[in-house]
Amino acid sequence: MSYTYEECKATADWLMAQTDIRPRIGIVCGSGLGGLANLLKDQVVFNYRDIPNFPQSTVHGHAGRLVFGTLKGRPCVCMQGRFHLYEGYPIQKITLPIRIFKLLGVDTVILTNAAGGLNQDFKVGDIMIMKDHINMPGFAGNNPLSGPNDERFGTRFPCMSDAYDRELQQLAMEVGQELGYGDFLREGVYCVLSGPSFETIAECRMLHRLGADAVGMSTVHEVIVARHCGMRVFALSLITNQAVMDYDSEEKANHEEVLQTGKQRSEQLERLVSTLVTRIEHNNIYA
Ligand SMILES: O=P(O)(O)O[C@@H]1C[C@H](O)[C@@H](CO)O1
Ligand code: HPA
Repeated sequence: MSYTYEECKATADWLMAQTDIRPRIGIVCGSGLGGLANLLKDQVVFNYRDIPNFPQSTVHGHAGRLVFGTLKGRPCVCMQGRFHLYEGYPIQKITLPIRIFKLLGVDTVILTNAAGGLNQDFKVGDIMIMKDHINMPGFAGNNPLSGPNDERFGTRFPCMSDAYDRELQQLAMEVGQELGYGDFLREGVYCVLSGPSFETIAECRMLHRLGADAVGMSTVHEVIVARHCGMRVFALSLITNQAVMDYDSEEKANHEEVLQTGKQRSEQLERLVSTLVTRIEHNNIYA
């Protein structure tokens, strides 16, 4: 089921009628990383269940609140909880909030996620700046832009070779170094799978050989829709667990470890994002 421009606009208009905050930056929080929303000042909060057309969060670690506010003086909107394919939603419903961001006036989207590390140099707790992605569900025909294209959002065939804004990646790297995060700040390629089962050993080995540094179950669909409608994108993966690549390993991926690592690194991740937001303003990067 796809959502029309008019349906997205009705939701955006409904939100704008309830708050005077006009966000330029939209933030999507990954599993266990919703604390970012608590940094916003002068909050106006909506439970997803109260927003017309909005899906509901069903996953532990995704609170289900849309938070408007200011981050270091910049008007922002933050999804404290995102939607995933494995929750059973059509892919267009998962990405609906991104189009609502656009209609609210957002021009830069910052996304975070929890991911398993495939790159053998990565450690649990590393923060990876996403420089590219591999869209596995897309290979099988599950792309959020499938179906009729509405030119009011964007072109039928959007380019994805520049999906992740290079200036913002560079800026985040500089900010991370200044904050003393150099030891755990990385960059790499994120591969999305549909989940909810974690990967087998053979799958992890294959993904690594294909060029993925981290594997997860989100973000890419949102990035595609954000780029389609012309917003700048910056994304971070927190490496919450090492993907199991070895048949002798006793390790087993599990959601509790994912949330636990999120808690341990949340402070640094939040500081990195909030400082980046300030620098976006200082560098006047907006188009
Ligand atoms: O929303 P994200 O991508 O951070 O969530 C990841 C993927 C699964 O939803 C969950 C697995 O623990 O965390
Ligand atoms: O190992 C993982 N695989 C897929 N998704 C994930 N999200 C957190 N960790 C993982």
